[in-house]
Amino acid sequence: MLGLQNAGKTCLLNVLSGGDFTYDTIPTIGFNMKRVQKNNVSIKCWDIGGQPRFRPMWERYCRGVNAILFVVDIADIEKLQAAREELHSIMEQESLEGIPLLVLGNKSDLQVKVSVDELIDALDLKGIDHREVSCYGISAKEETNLEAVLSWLVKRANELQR
Ligand SMILES: Nc1nc2c(ncn2[C@@H]2O[C@H](COP(=O)(O)OP(=O)(O)OP(=O)(O)O)[C@@H](O)[C@H]2O)c(=O)[nH]1
Ligand SMILES: [Mg+2]
Repeated sequence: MLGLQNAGKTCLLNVLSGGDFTYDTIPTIGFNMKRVQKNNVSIKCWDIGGQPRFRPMWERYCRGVNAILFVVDIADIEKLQAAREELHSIMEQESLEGIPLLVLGNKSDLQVKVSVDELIDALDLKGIDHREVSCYGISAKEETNLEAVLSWLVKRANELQR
């Protein structure tokens, strides 16, 4: 799970793993790991700090994973450009070639935000090739569309077992 600082990665992972949403999270220092359970599947998720000083670690944490989730704050329109640059730079790493990517536009509960289509354009998702790319709008706070995220994850987890 990657994305700029304040995108909502830690909140999302807390909610996905059965915890409550909290407003007053502190920025992640390094990373944090939690298990997400769905039916009989248990998925190990790493949530990596998004501050600039942690971004050089992203590639190392992503090597060999089943899937990469890239979380974006869709209400923070000024940071979309930076999100796009970081996303493309990580997707260009040869070690991560072919790993499925799920982009999550988080904070859909807020009033001023970009739509999923606008997010796809702003991040130039069509310019990412050699892998499967999906994009959903979600809210960790209101638990909107999280079932779709879980289903997507379970499908990728099962694919590797085959
Ligand atoms: N309105 C709204 N706020 C959210 C949502 N998800 C997270 N937030 C808020 O966004 C802020 C940052 O959330 P975090 O989960 O700490 O962000 P992060 O991506 O883990 O940040 P780093 O650890 O620094 O990389 C917190 O104040 C959350 O309450 C959401 O779905 N809706
Ligand atoms: Mg965090």
